[in-house]
Amino acid sequence: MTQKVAVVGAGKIGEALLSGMIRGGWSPSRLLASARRPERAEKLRVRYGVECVSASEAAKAADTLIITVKPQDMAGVMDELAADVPAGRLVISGAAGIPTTFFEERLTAGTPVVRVMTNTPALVDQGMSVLSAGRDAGETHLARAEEIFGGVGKTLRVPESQQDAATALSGSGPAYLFYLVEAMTDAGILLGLPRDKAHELIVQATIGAATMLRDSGEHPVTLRENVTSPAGTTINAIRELENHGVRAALLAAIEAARDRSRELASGRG
Ligand SMILES: NC(=O)C1=CN([C@@H]2O[C@H](COP(=O)(O)OP(=O)(O)OC[C@H]3O[C@@H](n4cnc5c(N)ncnc54)[C@H](OP(=O)(O)O)[C@@H]3O)[C@@H](O)[C@H]2O)C=CC1
Ligand SMILES: O=C(O)[C@@H]1CCC=N1
Repeated sequence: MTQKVAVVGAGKIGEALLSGMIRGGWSPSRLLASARRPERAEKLRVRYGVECVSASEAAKAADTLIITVKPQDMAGVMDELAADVPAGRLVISGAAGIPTTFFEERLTAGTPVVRVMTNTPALVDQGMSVLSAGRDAGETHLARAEEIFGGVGKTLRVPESQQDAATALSGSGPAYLFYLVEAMTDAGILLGLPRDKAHELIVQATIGAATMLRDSGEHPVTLRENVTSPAGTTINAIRELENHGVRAALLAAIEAARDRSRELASGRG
């Protein structure tokens, strides 16, 4: 059982993890947070009752150190804390793009590193966290990461070579879905519906469709075909989606996100 967990870079994702662990029954006394701005640290202290310390103090005290700063800030944070991580402690990176070797090169030889790509639905315990072990991380380290990230949603182990693809699909995925909802709401307005009603209709349709995708055991094609009546309304919309290349646009968009994740690995901020 993990003794003390520190989150360095307690922004959106770091806070989602801290709050999720507390919802899941972790005592705030077992958690540490590190933020860059004092006012951010104060907010976390007040909101969750967690102790806020410097990155280097967090590194010294934690059995498990989770680093959730922006990829562009990762080199600076590692310069700040790498020398303070005692041998054998688990380091978990939540950053897009950055490979486990980046950390292994900077930490004491043999330090286990796990790379995790989660997503913002972790805020409502519906996250999708994709985990990969670095060179010196084994079953116990992956299990410890799953204990933490499993508290805020689902977890899946993948080879690290698939992390950039996972980042593009599930890490960024909620943004594409929010974008679709936003565009569909605009369509409702075009058709004369008030914005609040259009929003309510789309949100419930999204929740219903997502629940069916998860629970029905049916393939998405079958679920779509069940909505698409011969000479009905839906097929007219599907023809327009095909005419406008929406499927091809999604393929290109997600490939572009994967490419950006690869660029972040090579330090191109
Ligand atoms: N947002 C998302 O949907 C997802 C993000 N990620 C990954 O999670 C990471 C964080 O992203 P996100 O939460 O969106 O970003 P945020 O900017 O919200 O959080 C990053 C936090 O790191 C803090 N920080 C920066 N430098 C230091 C330091 N030296 N010591 C302590 N804290 C520091 C920042 O402080 P300050 O606020 O004061 O600048 C900020 O609060 C990224 O690597 C991203 O790739 C992964 C999955 C999804
Ligand atoms: O946009 C980003 O870089 C981060 C990583 C995945 C989701 N948000």
